[in-house]
Amino acid sequence: MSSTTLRITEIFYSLQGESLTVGLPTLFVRLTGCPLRCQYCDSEYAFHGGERFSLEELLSKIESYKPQNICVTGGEPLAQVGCIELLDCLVTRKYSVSLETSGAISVEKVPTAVTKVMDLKTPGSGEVGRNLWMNLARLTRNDQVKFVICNREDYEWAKFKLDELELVDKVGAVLFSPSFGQVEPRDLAEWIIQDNLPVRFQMQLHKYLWGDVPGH
Ligand SMILES: C[S@@+](CC[C@H](N)C(=O)[O-])C[C@H]1O[C@@H](n2cnc3c(N)ncnc32)[C@H](O)[C@@H]1O
Ligand SMILES: Nc1nc2[nH]cc(C(=O)O)c2c(=O)[nH]1
Ligand code: SF4
Ligand SMILES: [Mg+2]
Repeated sequence: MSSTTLRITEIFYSLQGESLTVGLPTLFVRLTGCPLRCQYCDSEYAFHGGERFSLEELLSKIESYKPQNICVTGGEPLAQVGCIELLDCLVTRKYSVSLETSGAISVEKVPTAVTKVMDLKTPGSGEVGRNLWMNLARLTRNDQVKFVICNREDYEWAKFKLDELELVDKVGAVLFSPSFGQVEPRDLAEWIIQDNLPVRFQMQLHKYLWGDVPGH
């Protein structure tokens, strides 16, 4: 028996709306709390509240959905120390697991079988100072880096970082995603085409299916 507990905002089954596994039925486990305040955050409802689960309770709740794919997100999931134990247990149980993280907290203890989707915070997010650059050394081709682009300046910054950090050689995919409602998706698509950037343009699929609402 573990004494670990986790504060959870929501558990829901949906289609993966982001990352390389977009479109796959996925169980989302949203951990409560985040030390960042990105100006565009679509999950502010996860900053506070939530329900406390023991690790055992949480695992049995997860199991009841019989998922193949699990996405651990938040809030900032790594802000809760119990997140690592949860990830270890999910990997042991042979689920296909991804972790959405801001990259502001060390990913050192995240099991390598977990696909880390690390969002490098752009200047437009308001949280660029929180990027923990040493985290990049922990990423492999099983992981992905995302830039949420708020404006043309963010695009130029992301393009510079792509080259400076040699991201294309280091991770399985580099995603450029428009900040929802802040940059015209078509503009971002055309900038990428004009520059022939080796990145994957990505829109948040779930928002086109269901709108910007919790639980999807
Ligand atoms: C809600 S965050 C939770 C995980 C972690 N805190 C993070 O920021 O990566 C999950 C993903 O949604 C993205 N996101 C949040 N609000 C967004 C928005 N308005 N438009 C596009 N992506 C957004 C984040 O940038 C992040 O990549
Ligand atoms: N459908 C759906 N896909 C997602 N992929 C990452 C999400 C997140 O909030 O981290 C998310 C989400 O909130 N909904
Ligand atoms: S790090 Fe993630 S959860 Fe936290 S404010 Fe930024 S987008 Fe929202
Ligand atoms: Mg979301």
